[in-house]
Amino acid sequence: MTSNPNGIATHIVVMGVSGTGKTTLAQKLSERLGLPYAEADEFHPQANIDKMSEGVPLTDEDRWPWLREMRDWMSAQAKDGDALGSVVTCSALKHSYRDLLREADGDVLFLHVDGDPEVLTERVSSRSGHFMPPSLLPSQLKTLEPLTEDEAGARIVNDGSIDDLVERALAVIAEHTDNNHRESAQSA
Ligand SMILES: Nc1ncnc2c1ncn2[C@@H]1O[C@H](COP(=O)(O)OP(=O)(O)OP(=O)(O)O)[C@@H](O)[C@H]1O
Ligand SMILES: O=C(O)[C@H](O)[C@@H](O)[C@H](O)[C@H](O)CO
Repeated sequence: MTSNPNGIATHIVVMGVSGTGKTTLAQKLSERLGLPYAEADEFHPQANIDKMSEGVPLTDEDRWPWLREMRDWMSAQAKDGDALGSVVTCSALKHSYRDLLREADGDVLFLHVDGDPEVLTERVSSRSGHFMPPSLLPSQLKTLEPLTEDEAGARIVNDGSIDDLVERALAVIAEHTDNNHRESAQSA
């Protein structure tokens, strides 16, 4: 379902600010689609985690090496003969960050999970065992550059149940796959 007709891997990048539900959604998509999953937080160097834990927003310089690691992980999945792509959670807040992730081998689709800032603050505040303090949410929202028309992807507002979120995400992925099939058939 997630490979293009020409066998190109599709990477689904679940993006957005902290607390939108990226991890919750990506884990379920990975299960439903049978694709390998990576959480971008696991690719941060300790210095980035320490910085965020202290409530200091990351800079572009902090983020570039981390994004390159993510891109390389995605490319590695595309080279694995059995994997048809991957599911990744990554804030990917800026267009330029997404440009870097798009360098991965394969096709990259972004699902921007969004939500009401008040709800996000509440969810991040009531979550336990996570390094990200709610105080960083305003800077994340300020940095966020929503998807533009030239970017393959869609914005999904996480304002219902998690099951509902998953179904809406699967519909976006199916539409993207269908479009790829159509384009491939036309160019054949
Ligand atoms: N639709 C929903 N209804 C209720 N709670 C939700 C919903 N979606 C997510 N949550 C809860 O909100 C919190 C944040 O979700 P999650 O950790 O998936 O976000 P995230 O975007 O991965 O955050 P971060 O980028 O900071 O890691 C979690 O406690 C999760 O269980
Ligand atoms: O780009 C960033 O500032 C970081 O990736 C953050 O987004 C956090 O890592 C994430 O939100 C916590 O899970």
